[in-house]
Amino acid sequence: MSIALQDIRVDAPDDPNNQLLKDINFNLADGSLTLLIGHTGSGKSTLLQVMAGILEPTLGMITLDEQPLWHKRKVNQAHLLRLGLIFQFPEQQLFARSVRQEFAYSLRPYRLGVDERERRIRAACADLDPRGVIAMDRSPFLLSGGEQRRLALATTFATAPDWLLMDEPTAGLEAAAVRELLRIIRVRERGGFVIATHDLDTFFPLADRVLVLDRGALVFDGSPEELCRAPEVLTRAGVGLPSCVEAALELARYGIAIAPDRLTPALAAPAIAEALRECASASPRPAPQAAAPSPQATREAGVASKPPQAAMLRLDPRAKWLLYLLLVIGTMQQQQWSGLAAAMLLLSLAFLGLPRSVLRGSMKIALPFLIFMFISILLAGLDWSTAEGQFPLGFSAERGWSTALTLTRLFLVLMAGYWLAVTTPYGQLVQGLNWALKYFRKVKLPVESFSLAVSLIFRFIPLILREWQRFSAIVRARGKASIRPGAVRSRDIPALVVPLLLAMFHKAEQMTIAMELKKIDGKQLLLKKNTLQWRGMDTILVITGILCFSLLMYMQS
Ligand SMILES: Nc1ncnc2c1ncn2[C@@H]1O[C@H](COP(=O)(O)OP(=O)(O)OP(=O)(O)O)[C@@H](O)[C@H]1O
Repeated sequence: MSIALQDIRVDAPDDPNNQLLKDINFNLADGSLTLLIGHTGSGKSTLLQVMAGILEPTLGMITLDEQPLWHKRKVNQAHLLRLGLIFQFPEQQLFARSVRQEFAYSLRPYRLGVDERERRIRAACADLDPRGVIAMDRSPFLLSGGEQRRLALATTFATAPDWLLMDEPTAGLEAAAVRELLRIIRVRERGGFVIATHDLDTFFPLADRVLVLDRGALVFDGSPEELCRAPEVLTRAGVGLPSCVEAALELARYGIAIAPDRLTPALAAPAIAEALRECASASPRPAPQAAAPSPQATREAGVASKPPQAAMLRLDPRAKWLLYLLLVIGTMQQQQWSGLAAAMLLLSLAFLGLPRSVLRGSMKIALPFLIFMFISILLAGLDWSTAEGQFPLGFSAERGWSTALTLTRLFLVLMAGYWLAVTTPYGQLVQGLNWALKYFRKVKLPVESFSLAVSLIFRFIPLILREWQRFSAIVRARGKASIRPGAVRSRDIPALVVPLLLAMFHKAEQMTIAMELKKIDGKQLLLKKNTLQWRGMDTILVITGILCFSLLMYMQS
């Protein structure tokens, strides 16, 4: 099955002026192995997700065997079943109680008969677990890290995709495991590979073709040998040189000329021996010459300019903390719907102009809370009448309204907290908090522990949203659902929530260890250095906040 990308463009969800991929065009022939290389953040993972049907391109078309992958904002499911995407650290996607259930989840969309399913599982295990240590009824969480990665790879291999798209498959692997992975790739009889990697030495000898990305644009498309003969492409794109090119450059400084496209030691050794023989019969060895420019230096010179930030992000966090506190206190004072409506209006104004992704994120928090509110109001208002001759079930509007009023207040406070967290980078949030609490410390209140707890909570909110996006992309790739981008089916929830919780526990553990190492225990502030800058806009924001607060206080009196 051939795959073709025509004029693909992908814009960042929160900023149409930030193009993550621009004008990408290429065709991949059936059964080929293509490498995707580029500096960190050049768009390799984004391109893989576009090819896998996880991310819809803003412009352009992807076709598989000349049939479009997307149709009316949904992916063609028949195509989806023929694509397999393996994310970085695939072992993090495991969620089921047994190895068999992991296979069952990955194979479910294929609706295979029992025999065919068993045959595929056996074939994948024979490739990835030749010594048979991964028993079907074992918990995936009791396997070692290496075994977990093999299992995760095996669950995708079992789906027998025509195209296997792999994101950094050697990341975090020891040398023996890398050799094992190469063996597995070599023995795979059918289907093509697209591998995003920084590990040029490992994959160059295997690759038919290399695509180089630089800040979202395709800057090279050719064979590994051609790329080694044009190393300036790699240097310009901020990619490290493969060892064969570095060795050729170093040898050239000593007057020993070998072609830079000898991709393996077995190819390089005879070329070096031949060059040495030629040198021996020629003039004395010249002094080493100046080294080629460092790829790192070139890369630093070419760093992309930062995308413009929303105005809200540039405001001083002290002003935002003050606005937040005024809005929360004002909201909590409201006893009437009119006051709450005014608070809601003011809060909505604060959300104006924020990126669409932030607004979508707020819906993810707001919707479950609104459902919780609805159920709570229903339960609070339920009236069990025991009077004879009357229908026994009624609804007390008074109790329902009173609960609705209390919960609406809480809802507004929650959304105000979300607004503060998404408009303020973590470091600034802590600095702003430290500044606010400085005055309370003078009256000997235990403010440090409070500062630590609040700043950690705010640190976790964006982290949870980011991890949610990552794991929802993984379940979309495994679940093969033809649904609109961003949606998750209820049947995929366990496959999303279990790895998400594990990842969050892991992050919390890492954070605790880091804090212990830095001896942060609530007795000292998280950030001592103050880099805050108060501007005219911040004064205007605070004055606006005081006016809004006065309005809210006036309405509740
Ligand atoms: N949802 C998003 N919203 C905004 N920017 C994004 C989003 N996803 C990715 N990006 C940005 O797009 C760019 C490309 O990211 P991508 O993960 O594709 O890079 P990469 O080449 O795979 O990097 P690495 O080698 O570090 O894995 C990065 O600058 C990243 O910050």
